[in-house]
Amino acid sequence: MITMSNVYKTYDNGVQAANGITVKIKQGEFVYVVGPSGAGKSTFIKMMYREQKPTTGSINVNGLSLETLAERDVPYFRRQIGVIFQNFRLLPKLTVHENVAFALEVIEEERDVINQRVKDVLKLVKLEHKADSLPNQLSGGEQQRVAIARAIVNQPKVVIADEPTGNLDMDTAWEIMDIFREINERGTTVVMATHNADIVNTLRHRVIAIEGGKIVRDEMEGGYGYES
Ligand SMILES: Nc1ncnc2c1ncn2[C@@H]1O[C@H](COP(=O)(O)OP(=O)(O)OP(=O)(O)O)[C@@H](O)[C@H]1O
Repeated sequence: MITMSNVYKTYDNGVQAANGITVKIKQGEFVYVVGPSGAGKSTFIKMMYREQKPTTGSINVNGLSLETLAERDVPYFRRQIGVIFQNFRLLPKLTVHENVAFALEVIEEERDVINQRVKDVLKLVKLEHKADSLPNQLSGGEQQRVAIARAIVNQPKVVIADEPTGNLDMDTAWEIMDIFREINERGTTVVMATHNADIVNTLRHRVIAIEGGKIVRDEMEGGYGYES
């Protein structure tokens, strides 16, 4: 469960990127975050995984209050959330297997457990055969599948994705959406910022529209609602 209550965010340069946001996202929901460029979608999402802190207001994720969360507990909190970006952000010198295993090595899981979990998750994203490849030997869609595998290998309750199909062609974007659908069907909450009208209009889920740092629309099975 994610709740935001009266959240405001003013960046150091004076830009007000969140302007009184109150919202509740239940465990297991799939939520698209839409809105024009600069509307505050990334800021909204970044505050959920504590990449940005609100100026005022409170945020609670998985029962943890982010206001009172000590800096030393941030890494522990982050491990409960899978984050996926538009530009994949894989470690270029590590293989696919190593990129995914890395998330488990930092929590000092046993080697056998790590190997099994990495294998399982690479199977889910249909990349078992590329386990020994380096990121630059993969297509964009494959790289994003590795990034998703890395994000979910810790079995987080929440997956947050900022424009995950932004660098991909439509066919590849749909393959990626298929994986998100599967993750969500397993009970994981998915929060996804996107400009992709086709996806939002076809694979219907809750839509939260943000403009000027405010939620201007929040509809179950809503559409994209912007020209694209
Ligand atoms: N670190 C930052 N410092 C200062 N201003 C910022 C910062 N990050 C974002 N902003 C500003 O906050 C506003 C909201 O930005 P945000 O990235 O949240 O929008 P967005 O809806 O995700 O946009 P896009 O669709 O283009 O990614 C914009 O005016 C942006 O310039």
